[in-house]
Amino acid sequence: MQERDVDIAIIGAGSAGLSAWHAASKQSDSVVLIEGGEYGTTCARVGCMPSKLLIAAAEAAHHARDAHGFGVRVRGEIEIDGRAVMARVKRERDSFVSHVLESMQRIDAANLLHGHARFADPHTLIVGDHTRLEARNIVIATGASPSWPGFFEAAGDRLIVNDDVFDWDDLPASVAVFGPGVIGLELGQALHRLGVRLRVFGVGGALGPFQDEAVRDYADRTFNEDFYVDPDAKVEAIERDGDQVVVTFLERGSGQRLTERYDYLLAATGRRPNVDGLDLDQAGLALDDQGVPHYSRFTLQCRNADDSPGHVFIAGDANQELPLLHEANAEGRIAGDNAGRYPELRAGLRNVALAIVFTDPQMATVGPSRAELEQRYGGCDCIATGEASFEDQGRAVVMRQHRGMMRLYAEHGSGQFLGAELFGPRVEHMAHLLAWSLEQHLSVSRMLEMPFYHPVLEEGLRTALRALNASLQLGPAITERCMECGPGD
Ligand SMILES: Cc1cc2nc3c(=O)[nH]c(=O)nc-3n(C[C@H](O)[C@H](O)[C@H](O)COP(=O)(O)OP(=O)(O)OC[C@H]3O[C@@H](n4cnc5c(N)ncnc54)[C@H](O)[C@@H]3O)c2cc1C
Ligand SMILES: NC(=O)c1ccc[n+]([C@@H]2O[C@H](COP(=O)([O-])OP(=O)(O)OC[C@H]3O[C@@H](n4cnc5c(N)ncnc54)[C@H](O)[C@@H]3O)[C@@H](O)[C@H]2O)c1
Repeated sequence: MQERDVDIAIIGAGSAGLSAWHAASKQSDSVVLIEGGEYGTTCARVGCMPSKLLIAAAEAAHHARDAHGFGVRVRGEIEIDGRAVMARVKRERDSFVSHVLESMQRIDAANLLHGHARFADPHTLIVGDHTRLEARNIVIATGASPSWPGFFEAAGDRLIVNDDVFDWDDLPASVAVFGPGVIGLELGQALHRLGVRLRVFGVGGALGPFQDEAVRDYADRTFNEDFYVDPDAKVEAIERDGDQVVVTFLERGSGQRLTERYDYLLAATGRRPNVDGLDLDQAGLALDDQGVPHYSRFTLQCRNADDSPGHVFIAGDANQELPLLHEANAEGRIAGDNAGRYPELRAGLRNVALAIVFTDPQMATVGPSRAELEQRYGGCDCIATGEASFEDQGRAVVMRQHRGMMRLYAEHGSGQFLGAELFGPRVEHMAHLLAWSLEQHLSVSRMLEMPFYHPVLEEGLRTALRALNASLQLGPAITERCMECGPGD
C-alpha cells in the first residue's frame, strides 16, 4: 500500500469538495482530493441539471397542450417521443458533466485519488486498498444518497431512485412515485406531463418544502388538478408481479381500495448523509444520533468526542443542514479555507435560507420556516402575516398562469421582514428579491419603497407586502384595490 503525507485531504469530489479544493489550494500546495464514485458531481450527473432538463421537456409539452387557451391551435394529439426526450436530457447532462470534468483538469493528477476513503485514526485515511494517507486536516464532503423504508424492497429491481431515471433511454408507461417532497414533485409532475401514468404517495401530510398550512393546502389542491398526489396516503401493500410493481392503496377522496400495476416504484423519500462508510468512530469525533459529526455552521469545524475543536471539517449534503447546491458550494469554500488556515479559523458568511422547487407553479421558501419563526418568537403573537393570491394578478392572468398564493412574514414592532412561502408562476425570481431583502434586514415599508415595473408578477409581491404592512399596523391601511397601479397589482 502506498503511503502519503499531505496537509489537507478532501473526501468527495462533488460540488462541496471541489469548492473546498479551490479554497484549500490557496493556502497550501499539498491538497489531495479523493473520490470514490464517478467524477462530475451529483448536481450535474443525477441532480439539479438532468432534473431541470426533464422538467423543461415537460413544460414544452404542457405549453403545447395549453396553447388552445390563447386561441392557438396545435393540430392533432401532442406526441411525446420518449426516446428523443431522454436523448436530449442525457446529451445536455453529459455536456454539463464535461464542463465539470474540464474544470477539474487544473487539479494535478497526482493529487486526485480514486477510491473509497475511510478513517483508520483521526489523521489517517485508507483510500481504496491502495493508499494510506496521513493528513494534517481533513474535509468530509461526501454528499448524501437516497434512502427508503425497507418495505419498498418488495419491488426488487423495479425499485428506482432519481439516478436511474436519468439512465432511461425511453420513458416508461407508468411509475408509482413515493415521496411528495422536492424530488417526487419535480420528477412526478414532469413525468406526468410527458405522458407517464403515475400517482404520488406520501406520509403524514408533508408536501414539498411548505410549512405554512394555507400555502401547503393551496398547493395540494392545485397539484391534484394536474395529477394524483396524496400527501397522507394509505398504502396497504407493495408487491412484485412479473416485471411490474403492484401497489394496493385506499384512494384519496373515494376511500376505495385500488390495486394498480406500475413499471417502476420511484423512491423519493429523502436522502441520508454519506457518513456510514467513513468509519467515523475511528476519527475521534462527537457524532449525533444519525452518525453525523457535531460541527459549527460558521466554520464547518467538527468537534472532537471530548468536545474540543477538531481538525476535521464537514461541508455540503454530508452535514444534512441545507442539502442545496449553493449551500454546498459556500460550505465547501469555508471548510477548505479553514482547513488551510487551521488552527486560525475564520467564520464564513452564511446566507439566509432560500429554496426553490421547479414545479409548475413553482414553490419557494425564504428565511426560517414558519415553524422555526414560531419557535423563535414563542407564543407572543409577534409575527404578522401578509397574503396575496395570483388568481387575479394581472401578469399571471395575461400568461394563463394565474394559480398560486404567497404568505409573507414580518416582526410586529420593528416591521422587519422575516421570511416567506411562495407558490406561483416563476416565483424563483421573487424568492431571490425577498432573500436579498432579508439579507439586508429591510423593513416591509422600505421594501415597499422599491420600484415595481408594470405589468410584472412582482406587482403581486407588492400586494402581499401591502397586506403585510397593514397587518403590522405601521403604515396606511391597504386599499381595496390599488387605483394608481392598474390590473398588474
Ligand atoms: C434529483 C435532484 C435534484 C436536485 N436539484 C437541485 C436544484 O435544483 N437546486 C439545488 O440547489 N440543489 C438541488 N439538488 C441538491 C444538490 O444536488 C446537492 O445539494 C449537491 O449536489 C450536494 O453536493 P455535495 O458536494 O455535498 O455532494 P455530491 O456532489 O454528491 O458529492 C459527494 C461526493 O463524495 C463521494 N463520496 C462519498 N463517500 C465517499 C467516500 N467515503 N470516499 C470517497 N468519496 C466519497 C461521492 O461519490 C460524491 O461524488 C438536487 C438533488 C437531487 C438528487
Ligand atoms: N429544486 C431543488 O432545489 C431541489 C430539487 C431536488 C432535490 N433537492 C434537495 O434534495 C433533498 C432531498 O429531496 P427528497 O425529495 O428526496 O427529500 P424531501 O425531504 O424533500 O422529501 C421526502 C418526502 O418523502 C416523504 N416520505 C418519507 N417517507 C415516506 C414513505 N414511506 N412513503 C411516502 N412518502 C414518504 C416525506 O414526507 C417527504 O414529503 C431536498 O431536501 C433538497 O434539499 C433540491
